[in-house]
Amino acid sequence: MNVAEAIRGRLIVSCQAQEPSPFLDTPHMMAMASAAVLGGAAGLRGQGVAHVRGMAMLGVPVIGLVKRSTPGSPVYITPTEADVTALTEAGARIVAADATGRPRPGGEKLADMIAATHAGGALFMADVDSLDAALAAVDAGADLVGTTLAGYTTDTDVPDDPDIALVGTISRRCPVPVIGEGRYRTPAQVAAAFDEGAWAVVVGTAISDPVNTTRRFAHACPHSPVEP
Ligand SMILES: CC(=O)N[C@H](C=O)[C@@H](O)[C@H](O)[C@H](O)COP(=O)(O)O
Repeated sequence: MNVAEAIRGRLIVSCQAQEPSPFLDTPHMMAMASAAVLGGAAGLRGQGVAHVRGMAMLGVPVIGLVKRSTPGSPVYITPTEADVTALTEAGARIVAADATGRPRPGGEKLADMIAATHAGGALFMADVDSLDAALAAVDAGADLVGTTLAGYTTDTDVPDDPDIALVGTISRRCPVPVIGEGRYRTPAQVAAAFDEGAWAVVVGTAISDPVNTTRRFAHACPHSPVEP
């Protein structure tokens, strides 16, 4: 079965951690990813070459990315072709990268990122914020489009809810699988994305970030301290 078919109609769990999470190291993140697979995830999304290499041993396709800030560019999800190559060498079956149309570091072109992904034997997932970005990414050769960056590229506050309407808009206009991603917190939201035409849905924080999950419950308690 090809990799896109393997995730069709299924859940993908993004397993990422930020400081000060105790899950930052690869063994802990692999344990988190193993739990996701046991729970029914058909794919994983992992950040960083070491985590991707570990997750690639868990028997389901891994969407790999590298998060890195780069001088002079707002792009931080897999900014360069060198990142792409490192991810495919680590076993990523799909490489995810910013495809919002914002300037990439060193003026690298999206089409070259996609070519490097294909040269490494992987599919390219365009992380977009809009229909226009999705259409441009498909023109450039993207194999899948994700709504990953919707709500994160303007000066306005990040919304609470996922952009399920954008999944529908892109699905109706783009001939490639559309992945719902970003701020999915409930099974009902996941089901709604499939109703809008999603090929698969990625859930991260709500499943794989116990610090955030604990914080949500703690905030419901009357004596919780205010966040610093
Ligand atoms: C915007 C951005 O940098 N998104 C990143 C992309 O890999 C991750 O930080 C998210 O956790 C991931 O997209 C899953 O989304 P959520 O954790 O909301 O389910």
